[in-house]
Amino acid sequence: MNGDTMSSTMQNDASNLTADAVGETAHPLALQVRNLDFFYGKSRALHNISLDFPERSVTGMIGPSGCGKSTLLRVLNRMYDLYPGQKATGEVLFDGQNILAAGVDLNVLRSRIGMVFQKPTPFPMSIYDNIAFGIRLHERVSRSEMDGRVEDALRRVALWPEVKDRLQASATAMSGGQQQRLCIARTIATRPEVILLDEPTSALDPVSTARIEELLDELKTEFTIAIVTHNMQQAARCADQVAFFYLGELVEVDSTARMFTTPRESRTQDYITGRFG
Ligand SMILES: Nc1ncnc2c1ncn2[C@@H]1O[C@H](COP(=O)(O)OP(=O)(O)OP(=O)(O)O)[C@@H](O)[C@H]1O
Repeated sequence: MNGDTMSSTMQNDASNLTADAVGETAHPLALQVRNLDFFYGKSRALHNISLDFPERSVTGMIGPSGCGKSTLLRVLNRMYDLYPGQKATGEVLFDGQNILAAGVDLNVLRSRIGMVFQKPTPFPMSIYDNIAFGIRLHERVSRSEMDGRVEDALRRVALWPEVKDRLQASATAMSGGQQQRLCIARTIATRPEVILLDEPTSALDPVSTARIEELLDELKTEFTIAIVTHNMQQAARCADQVAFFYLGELVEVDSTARMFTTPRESRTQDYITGRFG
């Protein structure tokens, strides 16, 4: 079997398993990645990736630096489209539609599939306006409805008690952990279906990290979540299924319990036991 055939066989095995990877009952699929290749210019960063993201569950994406985790995340809401020379081929099915196809409304797509980055990125404006800004981009809402939406988003990330008396204060004066929760609030305020998180706690202290992890547990009752993390314990704590990437390939995907106890591939075993990466 040549390398390509072998890797595509492994990926087919992997994608067959995802239907039951998040529990005994199969979840419907929010996103289906099919035969995805990704190129930075001529350099191929992702190789024939097929991966399902079950609805209302957390998919953890792990693997050593440079294996393509962030690249895949940036494909899922077409963030790469902002950069010339970057190209994805294959399919990403969302609600039956291939979001890689021409003619997809990227503003609508990014409101349905929101993204939170590694470093908190609050806008240089008030706490209130950080939340209201995204809502105003997509909807016309009255002042009182906006007040309710802002409060609701801040409550859901457990920030409301901390900021309710200073909504007009600058968001940039908040702590790093508060800023990251604000960024999550900003993302959920536009009512997306999927939330993509790229190492959302790597710049945070352990207490703020624990709060974000607790928050993910609540958010997954309503949203589909994909999280890139370098932290194996975090993947074990937060994810329902885990996908392991290596050199641009999806090596395997399975339920978190099986992935961390009985991975099928020796490369996965070596990575999760800290032998490389
Ligand atoms: N803008 C870019 N231009 C060219 N190559 C890039 C670019 N961004 C990433 N790459 C390459 O694509 C590959 C995958 O990178 P990516 O950032 O997706 O990996 P990663 O697994 O998220 O890494 P890390 O864990 O370090 O964030 C790497 O070889 C990287 O060097």
